[in-house]
Amino acid sequence: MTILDKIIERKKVEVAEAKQQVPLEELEKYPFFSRACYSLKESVLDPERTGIIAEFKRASPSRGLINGTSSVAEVVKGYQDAGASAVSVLTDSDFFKGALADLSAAREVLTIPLLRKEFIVDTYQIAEAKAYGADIILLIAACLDSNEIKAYADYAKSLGLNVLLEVHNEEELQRSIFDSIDAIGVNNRNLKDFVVDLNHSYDLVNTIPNRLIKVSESGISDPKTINELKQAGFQGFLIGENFMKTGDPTKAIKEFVKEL
Ligand SMILES: O=C(O)c1ccccc1NCC(=O)[C@H](O)[C@H](O)COP(=O)(O)O
Repeated sequence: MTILDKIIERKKVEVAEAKQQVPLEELEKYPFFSRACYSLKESVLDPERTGIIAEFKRASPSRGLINGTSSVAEVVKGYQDAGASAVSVLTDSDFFKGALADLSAAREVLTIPLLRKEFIVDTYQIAEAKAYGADIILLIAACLDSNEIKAYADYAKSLGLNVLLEVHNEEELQRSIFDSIDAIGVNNRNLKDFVVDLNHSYDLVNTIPNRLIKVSESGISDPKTINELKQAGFQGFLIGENFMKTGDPTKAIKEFVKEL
C-alpha cells in the first residue's frame, strides 16, 4: 500500500465522521459559505503579481516536519505582500499537520484567492472548503476516476469555486479535461514514490488546452526555474517547502521574488 493509498483510506473515514459531526445543512449556514470567490485566473494573470501560489505546509510525507512554529496568518499575509497570486493551505492533519482552522485563519487576512489543499474524495469536502473560506479546490487525478472528477468539478462550480485539477502524466490529463475545470496543475512530484522531476511540466505543457491556466507544482526552489517555466507556457507556480523550510517564509518569498 502506498502513502497515497493510506491517505485516501484515512480520508474516507474522516469524511464519514465529519458528516456526522457537522451535517451539510449546517455547513451551508457558515458565514463564508455565501461569499463570492476571487478568480484564480484573474489573479494569476494580473501583471502586478508573480503567478506564485505560495503554500503554507508544516509537514509532508516526503520530508516529515518542515516548519512547526510559523503562524499561518503571519505567513500567508507575508506571501500576499510579497506578490503571490494565490495562497495554498494544507488542511490534512494526519500527514501534513494542517487543519481547517488554518484555512479560515488565512481567509481572515487575505484578499487574494485561497486554495484548500486537500485529498478530495467526497463532495462534502468541497462544501467544507467553501464554508471555511476557500476560493479554489484541488482535484487530484491520481485519486479519482473521470466520473468523479466531472461530478466534483461541476459541484464546485455550482458553489462558485475555482477548480484546479492536478495531473502527473498524459493519461491523467487526457481523461480529466472538462468544461468545469479552470486550471491544470502538473505535479512534478510522483505521489507514489515522491521522486520530483520538472520534466513532467515541460513534457505536458503543450498538451494542456490554452483556455486553462497552466500551473507547475512542487520541487521549485530557484527563481530561474520560474522564468524557464514561463517561457515554456506556465502562468502559475505552486511552491511550499522552499519557503516554509527556512523558518522565516515571509523573508524567503521576498528574497525569491526580488530575483525574478
Ligand atoms: O509533499 C509531499 O510529500 C506529498 C506527499 C504525498 C502527497 C502530496 C504531497 N505534497 C502535496 C503537494 O502537492 C505539494 O505540497 C505542493 O505541490 C508544493 O510542493 P513543494 O514546493 O515541493 O513543497
